[in-house]
Amino acid sequence: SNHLIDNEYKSPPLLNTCDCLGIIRLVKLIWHYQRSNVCQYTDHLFKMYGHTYALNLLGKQIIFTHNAHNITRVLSTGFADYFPAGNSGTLFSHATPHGIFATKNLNEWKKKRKALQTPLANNREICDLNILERHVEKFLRSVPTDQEAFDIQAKFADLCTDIMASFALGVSTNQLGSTPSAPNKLFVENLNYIKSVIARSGFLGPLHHLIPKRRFRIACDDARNYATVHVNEQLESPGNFSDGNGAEGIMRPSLFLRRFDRDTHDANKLSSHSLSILLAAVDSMATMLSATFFLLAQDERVTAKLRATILENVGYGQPTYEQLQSMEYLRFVLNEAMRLFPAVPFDARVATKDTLLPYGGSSNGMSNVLVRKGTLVMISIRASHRLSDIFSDKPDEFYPERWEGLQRDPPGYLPFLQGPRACPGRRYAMTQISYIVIRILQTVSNIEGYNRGEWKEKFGFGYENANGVIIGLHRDFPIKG
Ligand code: HEM
Repeated sequence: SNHLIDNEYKSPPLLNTCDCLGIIRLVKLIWHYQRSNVCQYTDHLFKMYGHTYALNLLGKQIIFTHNAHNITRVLSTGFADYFPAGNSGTLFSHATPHGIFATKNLNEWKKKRKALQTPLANNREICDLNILERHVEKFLRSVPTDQEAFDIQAKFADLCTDIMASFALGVSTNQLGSTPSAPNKLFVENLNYIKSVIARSGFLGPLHHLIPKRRFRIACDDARNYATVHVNEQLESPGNFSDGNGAEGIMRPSLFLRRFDRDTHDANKLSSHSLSILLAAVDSMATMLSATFFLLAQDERVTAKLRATILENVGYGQPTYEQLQSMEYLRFVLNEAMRLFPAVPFDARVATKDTLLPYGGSSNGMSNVLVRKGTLVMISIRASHRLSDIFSDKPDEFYPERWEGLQRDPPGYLPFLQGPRACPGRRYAMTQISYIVIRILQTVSNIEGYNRGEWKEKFGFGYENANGVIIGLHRDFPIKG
């Protein structure tokens, strides 16, 4: 903050002085987007122009930054000066009218965030490992384990959908079962369609109005109806649930819904909250798992070491909650996967008033930057995760041991974001994912990687590999059950 007060402000390098409308820059960005090359392109611009630069696009100024002080300013210390960018709030209001993503201002967001506090607060209680075990067993039975190549990314999407629907609605969508019912199948198709439209619209900005939204609205209505039916079941029959042996699998009290106060027992509101959790969690968890196995498949040493620590500390049985919190090397591996492939590679905020960023102005990047009201600030989380001054001289390498010398959340490391709007599901996600990785590695002695080449970026609600994550597993220990 001293730096902010002491310094006069200067402009950051403006990339397109001769192309003031930014048409050429926009065409370039679209070109790179279509080639799955946006991250490489924006990283290249950082290398050329420094940690903070500006662009004019269609008359609007956009500031790109990966400077840790600027990021902290936008997300934490200057939080009240910014609001999430774009049209997504409006689109979310069709899918989840009462949910946390359908907010137009800070006060509305604060109320919704508060409503989520209690249901997500007690991590030990909301992580029911016996329910999780049943999903993982289904997963292990549904994938080949004789080295045959398959796309584990698609399977993780199914697994995470089932887990999160159980958590948020009390019913498994049964994507990993042999025949999901027609309503479950339709619900998941609708969710995927809703996510694809919202993600695409985020990139199109104001041009998203050109996309017809009829099918989107129908998908939102259907998804909400499905969620409301299950919320009502939960409200009407507390404690009276089948034990999960029916054709559709698990039907239990939703660990999420049963923690809401009685006076918020309004099925419309609750179904919005449940759907918001499904939208927030499924793709980010699937990205994190996929990135982990993509990297393990290329690194026999890390896989063997991780498996050895798991067998030494947990053996072949179900890990306990305490064990999940204390597996240090596993945490290093997961940190490293999220560092290289964060589920949210960019985050966009709009300045709601004239404000300042501490660094990026003048040619050496050391002066304050004036951020006019309406300016879009794009934080590149992916670029910030690959800075050599924090992550050593080989930041593009997968090397979990680097975390031995790093603090838990080093500056600029923000896979779950930071500040008041950071992910409230972080501990839940880490616990679930740790459990899943342990259970897989207990049964599997070798992971063969069949992907050729790099991770090909595909932006959606997560950060997928457009080529899938093609691996072969070699099982050497039987699955329970
Ligand atoms: C590996 C898994 C996950 C990652 C990497 C992740 C990451 C993130 C990030 C980066 C954000 C901020 C997005 C933004 O504001 O632009 C976010 C928000 C959010 N996440 Fe997660 N998340 C994960 C799992 C979960 C889970 C399991 C839940 C729920 C149980 C959850 C619930 C939420 C909610 C409700 C928000 C919105 C918070 C707000 O706007 O105040 N997330 N997450």
